[in-house]
Amino acid sequence: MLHVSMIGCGAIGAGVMEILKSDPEVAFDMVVVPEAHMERARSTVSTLAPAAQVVSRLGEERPDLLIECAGHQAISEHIIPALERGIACMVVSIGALSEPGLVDKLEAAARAGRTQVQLLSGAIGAIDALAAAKIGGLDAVIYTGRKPPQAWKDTPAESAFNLDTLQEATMIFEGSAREAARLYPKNANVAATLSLAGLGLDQTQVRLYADPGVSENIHHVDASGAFGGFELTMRGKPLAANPKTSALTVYSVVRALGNRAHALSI
Ligand SMILES: NC(=O)C1=CN([C@@H]2O[C@H](COP(=O)(O)OP(=O)(O)OC[C@H]3O[C@@H](n4cnc5c(N)ncnc54)[C@H](O)[C@@H]3O)[C@@H](O)[C@H]2O)C=CC1
Ligand SMILES: O=C([O-])CC(=O)C(=O)O
Repeated sequence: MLHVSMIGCGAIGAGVMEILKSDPEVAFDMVVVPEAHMERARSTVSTLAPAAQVVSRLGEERPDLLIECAGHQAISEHIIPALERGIACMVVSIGALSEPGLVDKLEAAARAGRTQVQLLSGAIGAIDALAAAKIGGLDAVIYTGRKPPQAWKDTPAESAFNLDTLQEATMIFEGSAREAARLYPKNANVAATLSLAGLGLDQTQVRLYADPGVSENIHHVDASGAFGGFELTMRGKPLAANPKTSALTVYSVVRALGNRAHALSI
C-alpha cells in the first residue's frame, strides 16, 4: 500500500482522488491546502478520500510520496522542505520551474534528502521520446499551443485582443519558452515540460493561438535532431472544473501513482 499526501484539492487533485478511490493499493492520508481553502477541501475530501486529513502543512508526517497538484507557490512552500526531509515527491506545476534557479533548488533539496523528485508529463505526451532524443542531440523543438479564446482570459492576451469577439485563429505570442512562461505562467506547463526534457527554455520555440474554431486545448510539437524527427498533436479535452487544465493531466498523475503503487509499471 502506497501512502500518499496530496498538495492541492482543485480540478486535478480532486480528479485524481476520484479515480483512485477504488484502488486498494493507494491511500491518501493528508491533503494540504491553504487555510482559506480548507473548508471547501474538507467537503471534497469527505467523499473522495474520507480517511484523509485536510491540513495547511505537512508537519512531521512522512508519507511514502508527496504529490503537488496545487500551483507554483506550493513548490517552494511544501515540495522543497519535504525533499530536504527525504520524502519522495512528484510535481505537476512544471511551469513554476521556469523561475530562474528553481530547478537547481529542487535538485539540491532532493540530493540533500537522498531522494528524488519526478516531474510529471501532465497534459503533453512523448516526453519519453523527447528526453531520449536529447541524448543524441536535438536541433529544434517547436511547440504550438492552441486554445479557445476563453482559455486566455486573465492573461496579457486579454488586454491586447478582444477575446469575446475573435472571429479567426489569432497568434497571441511568438518567442522563446522562457518568455512564454514569464508572460503566461498559468499556461506555461507544457512549454516548460518540453523545455526541461529537450532544448531548454531559451532554445525551445513557442507559438500560442487563441482560436474560436476549437473547443479543446491543442498542443503540437515538432522536434528534430540526430535521432530523426517527430510531430505530435494532442487534442486535450478541458476539465469542467478548470478549462485551463486538460483532463489528461489528471490521468498522468493517476498513471504515475499507479506506477509507484503497483507491481507492474508502464
Ligand atoms: N503539467 C501540466 O501539464 C499541467 C499542470 N497544471 C498545473 O497544475 C496546478 C493545479 O491545477 P488545477 O488543479 O487545475 O488548479 P485549481 O485551481 O483547480 O486547484 C488548485 C488547488 O491547489 C490549492 N492551492 C493553491 N495554492 C496552494 C499552496 N500554496 N499550497 C497548497 N495548496 C494550494 C488550492 O486550494 C486548490 O485546491 C496548476 O499549477 C496548473 O498550472 C495544470 C494543467 C496541466
Ligand atoms: O493543457 C493544459 O492542461 C495546460 C496547458 O496548456 C499548460 O499549462 O501549458
